[in-house]
Amino acid sequence: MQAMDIEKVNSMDFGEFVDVFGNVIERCPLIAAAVWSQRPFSNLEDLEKHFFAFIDALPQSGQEGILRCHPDLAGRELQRGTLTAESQREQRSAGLTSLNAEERLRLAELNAQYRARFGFPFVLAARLSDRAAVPRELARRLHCPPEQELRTALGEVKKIGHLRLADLLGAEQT
Ligand SMILES: NC(=O)N[C@H]1NC(=O)NC1=O
Repeated sequence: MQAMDIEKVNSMDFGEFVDVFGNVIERCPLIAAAVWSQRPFSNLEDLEKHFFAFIDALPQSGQEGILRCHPDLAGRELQRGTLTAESQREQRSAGLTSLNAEERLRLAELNAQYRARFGFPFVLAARLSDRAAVPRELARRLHCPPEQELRTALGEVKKIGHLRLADLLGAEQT
């Protein structure tokens, strides 16, 4: 999609805004719907701040719900081709679409252990990682205390959202 400036964002009606920003947080268009009411935005950082403030204000059940909207990394949805376009691109950029059978099995086992321990899927900004680092990080985070892990996982959701917003607004990705 063509990059856009903040004036264009501020001029969007509700439907257009949710169409464009509905997947900044994976499969949580409700967040974009709520953020639309906060316009006008002064810049990308301001827009992003509203997405993140919504997440931070949720009760723990809502924050865990956001994590549960994420597909597993290298999981069934990738095999079936049912990922969102953004997730597909992110997983491909980390090399997760070209794992061999052994690597896929190892990740599937770790994903299952993680989900059994914490009750939500393992979430990591795949574009900032690679096929060797993902299982390493998963194995490490498996042993973290649950409250710390919830915070870490939400931090990853924000990194993913930051990169998706930066793509949409054509900003430098910092
Ligand atoms: N499980 C998980 O982290 N999924 C997400 N990560 C990412 O970069 N894109 C996703 O869909």
